[in-house]
Amino acid sequence: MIVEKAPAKINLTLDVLHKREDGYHEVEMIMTTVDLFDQIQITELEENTILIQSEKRFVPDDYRNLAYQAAEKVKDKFNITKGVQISIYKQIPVAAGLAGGSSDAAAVLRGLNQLWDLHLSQEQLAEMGAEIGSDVAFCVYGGTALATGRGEKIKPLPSPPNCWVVLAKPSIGISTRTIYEKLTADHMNNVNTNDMIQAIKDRHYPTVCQRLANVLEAVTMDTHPEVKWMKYQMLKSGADNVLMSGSGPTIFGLTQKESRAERIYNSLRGFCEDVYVVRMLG
Ligand SMILES: C[C@@](CO)(OP(=O)(O)O)[C@H](O)COP(=O)(O)OP(=O)(O)OC[C@H]1O[C@@H](n2ccc(N)nc2=O)[C@H](O)[C@@H]1O
Ligand SMILES: Nc1ncnc2c1ncn2[C@@H]1O[C@H](COP(=O)(O)OP(=O)(O)O)[C@@H](O)[C@H]1O
Repeated sequence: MIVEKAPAKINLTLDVLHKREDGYHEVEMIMTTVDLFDQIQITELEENTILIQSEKRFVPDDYRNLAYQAAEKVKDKFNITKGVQISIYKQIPVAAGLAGGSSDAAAVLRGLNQLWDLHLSQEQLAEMGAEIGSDVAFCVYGGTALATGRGEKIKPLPSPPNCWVVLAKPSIGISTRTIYEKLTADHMNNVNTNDMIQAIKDRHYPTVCQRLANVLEAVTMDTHPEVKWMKYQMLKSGADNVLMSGSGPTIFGLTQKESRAERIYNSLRGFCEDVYVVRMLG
């Protein structure tokens, strides 16, 4: 049996440059993984099938699961007639802007590479991942990276400065597609990505906080005022800055003090079920 960890990601920046002919949006975003994980267990089966097991509601147990799609891709590409059972122990909230499904798919790609001795490079795994979803390539690498194209072109970056990250997910569902559809030209090209890259390279925490920016945030907040309210609460309880991750609805706040992270956690816990204190993974 192979066991893989699938970490969540947050977007430190997310800019949209323009809408493309193929319907996707050209993006420029800095993502980093945090220590909130799903666990993936992969067991080989003699029968030519893919079984998905997850005890969590809202997680599909068939071809709609991104982990299933990852296994199918590997099997098809290498004509593998053995099967797999994939058990997903979910910690990452679903449809949250934290790339839980994409990270599960990336973990399956890494796991099957090992199980079936395929000797695929990270680049090859990322290329296969990009065919499953825009965020999967990043999840293959993890760490901190600049993602461009529709999100699948990855350039690794150094670790951001040490800090605590408090995540809070309002209990609403967001469709990534709908948020991208509501985006207008006014929202686009509004992020100083280069300054954030420099702040990360300099490990300069105040500038990292100052440069947190996501053009999808205003769109999601317009349709879901709960997200705006939660951001206000997190700022009020002492985070140095707060931003929505991806298309939302999860927001995250940064602080360098553990005691302050605990204070933020405690003050949000009363009205939000999904609150986590985590660290960036690098
Ligand atoms: C917004 C982001 C930011 O990291 O993440 P999440 O909020 O999903 O975590 C990503 O761009 C989401 O990536 P992912 O969720 O993998 O997207 P996909 O499955 O490829 O696409 C879902 C839908 O989003 C829209 N989409 C996605 C990526 C992109 N660059 N342009 C788009 O317009 C398309 O309408 C697409 O049909
Ligand atoms: N392994 C998986 N884990 C969670 N959701 C999944 C998975 N595979 C497919 N999905 C579907 O993808 C949707 C988005 O899930 P997720 O990846 O958690 O969110 P996001 O794209 O916002 O980061 C869910 O609504 C769910 O139906």
